[in-house]
Amino acid sequence: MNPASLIPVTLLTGFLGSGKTTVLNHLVCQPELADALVIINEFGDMPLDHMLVAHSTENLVMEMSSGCLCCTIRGDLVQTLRDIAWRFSRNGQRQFRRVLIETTGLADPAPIIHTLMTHPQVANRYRLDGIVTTVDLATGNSTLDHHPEAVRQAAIADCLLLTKADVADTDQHHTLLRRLDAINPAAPRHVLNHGEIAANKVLDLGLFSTEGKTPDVSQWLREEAYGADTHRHAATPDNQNGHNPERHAPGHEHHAHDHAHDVNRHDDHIRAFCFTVDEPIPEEILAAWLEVLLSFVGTNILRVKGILNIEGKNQPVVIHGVQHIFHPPATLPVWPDADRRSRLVFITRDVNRHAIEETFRAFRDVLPQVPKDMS
Ligand SMILES: Nc1nc2c(ncn2[C@@H]2O[C@H](COP(=O)(O)OP(=O)(O)OP(=O)(O)O)[C@@H](O)[C@H]2O)c(=O)[nH]1
Repeated sequence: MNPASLIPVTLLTGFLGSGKTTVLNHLVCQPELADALVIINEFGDMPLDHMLVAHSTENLVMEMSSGCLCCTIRGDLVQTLRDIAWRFSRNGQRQFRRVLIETTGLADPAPIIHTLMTHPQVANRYRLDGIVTTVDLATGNSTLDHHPEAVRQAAIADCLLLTKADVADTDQHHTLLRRLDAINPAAPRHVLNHGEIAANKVLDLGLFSTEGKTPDVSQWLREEAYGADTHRHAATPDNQNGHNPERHAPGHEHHAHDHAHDVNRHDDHIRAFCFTVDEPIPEEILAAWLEVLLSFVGTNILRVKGILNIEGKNQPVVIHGVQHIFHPPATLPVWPDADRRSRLVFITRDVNRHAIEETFRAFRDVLPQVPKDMS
């Protein structure tokens, strides 16, 4: 199936009170989202968020979940996405071209992502375009200290929105940026005031676009951000009032690992790195390695993206996984540049680069010895 023909879904996540609805309010007023279906997923008995969304169009769906958080969210979402084309069609025409889902701040977004990527009735119509995570600059440090789900929300993001710049002090701001350097070095960051963000900054974050543009692999992979001693650039303020710490502390540099590692801090368990393989990889070695890796440590592999040089193929294959679930691999028409190495970027919990390298090496060195009919 051509991924570009699927309806893109943007997931807006972030911890409780981190500013998701405020962001959503700004987004839905912009022309880029005029034909978006907005789904708000709330948990509990008091549906409040939708009342806060100044959404004038009829394309707003309110979901209420109660019971087991992750199971009900998944079930409700499948039903909504499956039925929605009918509910929102007129004269046989679908009324929306993209979907924006605001998740409850309590939830680990992974089950929703898995549903999008794997449920047969969903995955054949929709594709995950991007995960956008709000992080509160004023309270984010303490949230990351106390809530592992907040660390996961930040780690799996394709784009980080740093909210409430007006009430955060410079120290809080810097500390949070340093922590995000380690948790998710590659996701673009935008500093927001009262949720103001241009829609084009949070849309089309995936590799494929509905307009059929050539996939921009380097923008998507951003492997350069995963160096061992990453120096992270500053977040960009998104409006004139945006609070940019670089303006307040010129010359200040923040380093990915300049704090003492503390095993009790949730984010000190998170690793972000790029793994490269120079030679083309035999397909069966790749498949066996990934299968074993994912079955043993899949839940600790929060995010993987990669461009692969598969032995015997002229075209690159891209893979994209969230925890142990992978999108079907996609073949790109051409290599984006002269670099033919396989490159995989990982964001993991308690799995380091060494473990990834060693397991790959073990498979590469051992598997070819196994006669084909035994493997
Ligand atoms: N000072 C300030 N307050 C903000 C900003 N952005 C959001 N808020 C306030 O923060 C509170 C929480 O914002 P919401 O947008 O409701 O956050 P949420 O993540 O949707 O919250 P939940 O749905 O409860 O998880 C609201 O009172 C907002 O007005 C900001 O940039 N500055």
